[in-house]
Amino acid sequence: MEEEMENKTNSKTENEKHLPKEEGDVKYYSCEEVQAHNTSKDAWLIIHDKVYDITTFLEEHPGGEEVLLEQAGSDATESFEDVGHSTDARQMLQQYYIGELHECERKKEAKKEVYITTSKESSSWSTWLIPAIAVAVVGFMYRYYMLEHKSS
Ligand code: HEM
Repeated sequence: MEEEMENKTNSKTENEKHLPKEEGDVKYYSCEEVQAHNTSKDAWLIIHDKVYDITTFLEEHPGGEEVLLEQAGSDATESFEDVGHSTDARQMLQQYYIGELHECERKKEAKKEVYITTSKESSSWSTWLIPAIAVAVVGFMYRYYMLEHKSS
């Protein structure tokens, strides 16, 4: 009995290591925190910026345990939507809900996309703009030289 109590206390301490930051009633997790839960004994998923602990659901999943384990610890939104899950499946999600993906993590993703687009655009501009300016400058210098040469 005493040992059992001790085990419970230990497991509580173990859980406390991963205690989320709380804001009101909602718990927020970072991508790193979610990534740590990627095994068959401890599996979390992100779907539409919400975090789910699906450990107890793995064996029950009608689509099989494997597909869920492949996504464990990561954002499974795309695969979840690709399958075209039923309304029942979407309602089932609620049972496994444990919190939200931290606000700053969502912005980080959005910013990354914008940055990639802009940097691609700017690099394509510089590939033709700089040589064009160089050609124009050389052209002007040549004409100036020729005019000077003629008049003398
Ligand atoms: C916690 C999240 C999930 C829940 C609650 C869930 C639930 C379900 C349910 C209830 C079904 C039966 C069909 C239906 O009602 O739509 C199903 C089927 C299926 N699920 Fe999920 N699912 C989840 C996540 C995923 C993910 C992330 C994937 C893909 C990586 C996936 C792949 C599949 C596949 C392949 C089937 C079989 C579809 C078929 O046989 O037509 N599921 N799921």
